[in-house]
Amino acid sequence: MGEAPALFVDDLLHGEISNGFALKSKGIQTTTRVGDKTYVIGGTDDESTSTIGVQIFNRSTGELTIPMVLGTKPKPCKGHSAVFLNEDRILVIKGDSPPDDCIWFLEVDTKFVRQPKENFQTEVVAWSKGVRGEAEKPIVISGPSGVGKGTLICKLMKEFPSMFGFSVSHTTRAPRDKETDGVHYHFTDRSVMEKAIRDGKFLEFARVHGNLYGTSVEAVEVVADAGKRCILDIDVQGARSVRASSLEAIFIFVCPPSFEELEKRLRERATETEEQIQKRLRNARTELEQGKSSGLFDHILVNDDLETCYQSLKKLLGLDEFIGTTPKPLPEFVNLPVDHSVSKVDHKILISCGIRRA
Ligand SMILES: Nc1ncnc2c1ncn2[C@@H]1O[C@H](COP(=O)(O)OP(=O)(O)OP(=O)(O)O)[C@@H](O)[C@H]1O
Ligand SMILES: Nc1nc2c(ncn2[C@@H]2O[C@H](COP(=O)(O)O)[C@@H](O)[C@H]2O)c(=O)[nH]1
Repeated sequence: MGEAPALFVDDLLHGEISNGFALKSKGIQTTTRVGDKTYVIGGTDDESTSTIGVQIFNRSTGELTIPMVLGTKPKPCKGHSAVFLNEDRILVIKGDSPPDDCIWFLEVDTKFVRQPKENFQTEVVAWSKGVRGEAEKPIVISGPSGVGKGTLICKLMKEFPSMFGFSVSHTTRAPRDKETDGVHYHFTDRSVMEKAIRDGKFLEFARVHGNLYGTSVEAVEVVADAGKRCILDIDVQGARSVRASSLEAIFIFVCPPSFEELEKRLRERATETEEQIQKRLRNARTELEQGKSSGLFDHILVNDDLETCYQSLKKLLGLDEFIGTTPKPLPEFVNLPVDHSVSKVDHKILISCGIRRA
């Protein structure tokens, strides 16, 4: 792929972008053509001047609309470039930005945005931040029942909805109020699940607190197929099985600040009978011993104050910019890659940057 043509928003009605590829901004806006729509990225929209705006120009109707924008939005920068990728998202590289804030994706036609588009009958896009380092590895989160794994995962998925996907496990336990089949779990009969296990459909499974739980191969594939990073909420036995499997993952163990606090959280959640709570607490002692000492886990987080723990989780996933009161180190700024080409090898997107021109 050669150098992409530069085009500015003023050219929208007049110019044609023949290949739908990258456009370069001199600091304000880029336009990227996707079918009969042109995504105008940069400047501001009606919503905010503190984030990069997105507008959509419909070439057939001549209308310029402001879409519903999901996900954490990037802050404005001195300039950026935009490249249409994978037929469903636009890669945005911010100029003069710290390395952990320079790569973003604007999803324009992924599964994640197609559903709300249909529901709300409006244009929808979603921002997600590119992650450095171990970006593509699934994340296994374990810890005793009631420690807050689900709460932390919910926060992560809410802040980065288009970056992470939850591996929906199968279980033989009964659904709780407000739990939905296919969303929180695939609630399954024991005989059906046992047959699927025998048929090799599960990456891992375990008997936990008297019920059968398991991660199907399909549950992980669904997330990967959506181009997202998979999060698994599984017990320590399951984590051990995944470690032994071919799935390369990051393993995180979440501990409570004290056993008393764990018991308090389980009771206050009020989703289990007293007998179940006692069983979960007994199992928690074993899990805590194993989790802390087995060497199975890459990271151990203590979930005392929820927000502090969440910031630590984001930090170890490379998603933070600024934690608490720690002074921000002086960033090394990334120059805007004015010339770049994009190719896909082994499911990785390679961005080759040319020499920056004055
Ligand atoms: N840091 C925290 N401080 C106080 N309460 C918390 C904290 N984190 C989570 N909780 C609360 O503790 C309860 C248990 O949390 P959660 O359901 O997320 O635990 P879990 O580890 O996913 O449990 P399980 O393994 O049984 O699914 C919830 O009511 C949640 O709101
Ligand atoms: N080994 C697996 N453990 C799992 C899986 N899905 C959930 N879990 C763990 O079960 C307990 C209890 O969950 P709850 O929803 O009944 O409170 C919890 O520790 C989960 O981490 C799985 O697929 N495999």
